[in-house]
Amino acid sequence: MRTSIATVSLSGSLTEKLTAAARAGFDGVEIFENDLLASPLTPEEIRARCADLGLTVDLYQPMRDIEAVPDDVFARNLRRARHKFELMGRLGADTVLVCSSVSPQAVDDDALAARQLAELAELAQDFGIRVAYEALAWGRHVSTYDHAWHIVEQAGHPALGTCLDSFHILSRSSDPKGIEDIPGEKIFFLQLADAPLLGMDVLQWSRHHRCFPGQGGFDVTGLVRHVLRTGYDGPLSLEVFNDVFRQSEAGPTAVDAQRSLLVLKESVGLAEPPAPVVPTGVAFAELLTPDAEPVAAVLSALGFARTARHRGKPVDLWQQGQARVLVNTGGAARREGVQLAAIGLESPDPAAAARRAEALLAPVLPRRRAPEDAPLDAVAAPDGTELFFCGAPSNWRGDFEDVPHTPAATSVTGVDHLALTQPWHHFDEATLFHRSVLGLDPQPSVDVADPYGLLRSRAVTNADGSVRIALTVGAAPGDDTVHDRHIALATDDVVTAARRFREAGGRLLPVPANYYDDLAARFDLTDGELETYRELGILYDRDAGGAFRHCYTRTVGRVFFELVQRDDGYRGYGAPNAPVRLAAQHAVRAVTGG
Ligand SMILES: O=C(O)c1ccc(O)c(O)c1
Ligand SMILES: [Mg+2]
Repeated sequence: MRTSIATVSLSGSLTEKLTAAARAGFDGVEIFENDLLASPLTPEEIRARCADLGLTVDLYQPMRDIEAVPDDVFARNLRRARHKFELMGRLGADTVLVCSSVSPQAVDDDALAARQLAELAELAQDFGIRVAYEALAWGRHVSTYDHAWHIVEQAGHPALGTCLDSFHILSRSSDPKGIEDIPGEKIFFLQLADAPLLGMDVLQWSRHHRCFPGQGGFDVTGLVRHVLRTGYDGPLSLEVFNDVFRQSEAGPTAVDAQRSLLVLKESVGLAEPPAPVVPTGVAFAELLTPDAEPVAAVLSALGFARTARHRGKPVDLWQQGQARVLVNTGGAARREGVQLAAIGLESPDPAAAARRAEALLAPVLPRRRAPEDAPLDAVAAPDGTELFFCGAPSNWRGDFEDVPHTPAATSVTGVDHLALTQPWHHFDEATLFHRSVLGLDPQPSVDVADPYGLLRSRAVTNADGSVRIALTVGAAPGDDTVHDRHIALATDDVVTAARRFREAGGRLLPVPANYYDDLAARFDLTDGELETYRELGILYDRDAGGAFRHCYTRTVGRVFFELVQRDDGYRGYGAPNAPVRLAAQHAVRAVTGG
């Protein structure tokens, strides 16, 4: 099935939008009138540009406030329409979208609406144009898809059909099953958008918060299934009004959009990319740093031992229990200091995992980073983090030569989770990527107050919790508070682990006394427990499944570590404690300037 995208979904000039859409593999575009009005190109030049890029102009839109008006007003509307039909001829567009009227002049009279739309369609037909009538969720008298369809049916004109838009249908909680009552050939166009489930004015919701299918809370897949049962064979077209996408680079947004359609097609049986291969564990986390020393100091205080060195590169393997951290001082280390730049995921079938990632448009990285390396399948996540799919440890461990070491302490058993902060405009994209490409399940999104902003955080996990990735983003482009990433290490005894760390010269993040007063009020902790937590800066949370105890190291560069003692049944990540942790990190930064 052909794919299309509305120019309003992408940022930039019309030329930039068209280029991005074509590069991301779309077959066509919906041209938004504003994009055309603001373009220095003539309609003929836009048509030629689209043709050069291999794009068809699938829709011109929107035409507003046409129907159900007094005759004199309608005469003027027809005059306006004639101009637009002439323009569409020059542009090479053969379908126009007419949104249901929001005009105070419109009357609640379906027969009049039908008669005038038929008249409009008659004029359109002379130009070889079809009219697709769409119910805006906030239309004055027509706000549901079935109402719009009944008017189209009543009009009975061959050049008049309906346009279905998943946002308008699902935001009004209309039952999409009724779509199957519309003959497929009368559905002239299908626009797809998802949105988070928000309780707000529907116009504002639509104009600011739409997102690509799979990124919000609507069952877009279910709706598309109903549409396909009608025999509809027009394009699947994305029409997404979104404040973030309007500000982000068009190229990556278009790829994100195309990925969402690929996943949607897969879910309705229109595409069969290689099946997801869910990772079964974290093989390693890789830190890039210009200088190994500060990282080595923290790792050894945490009880890690430097167990091996890469045979060909300045990369050390630090290990404790099943937790492995690679410390890379090679040329790739960027100026920002220590960074969590790559992760290794244990995979039952690394090649198949990489094939799925590639089919879902993740950039595939060279299998060998150096000629002497064992080949490893790797792709880049949207934020640039390198993801290595590791099979048996022998696949990558052989690149490392053991070095003599005293055995590690045993406080840490493995990795509890990795917290990968995202660039501010990547949140929806990151969730969709980790869900669709890696096959991880997104958990509910939580808002976390930071002293200088508000963060959104959403974990993606595999079924047994052996892979947990927390994706976090600041609320605004300028919010620089959350670029630090962290590695959360699992321990069976956070008190002992924290003590050992401190005794070995490690510095824990100090937590204010007020926090512990509140903890005493909220939880019935045993004697001495609270004092121990207070002394070490251990934070505490509890849910129906059990308790969560955790503390943090000071930050080195852009990375810090968390020690986590998680009861088996506890599902979360200590989100209620995050504001205190963030404030404490700001306080340290204010003193150290780091
Ligand atoms: O927000 C709007 O006005 C608008 C315009 C055209 C559409 O197709 C739509 O779904 C919404
Ligand atoms: Mg629409």
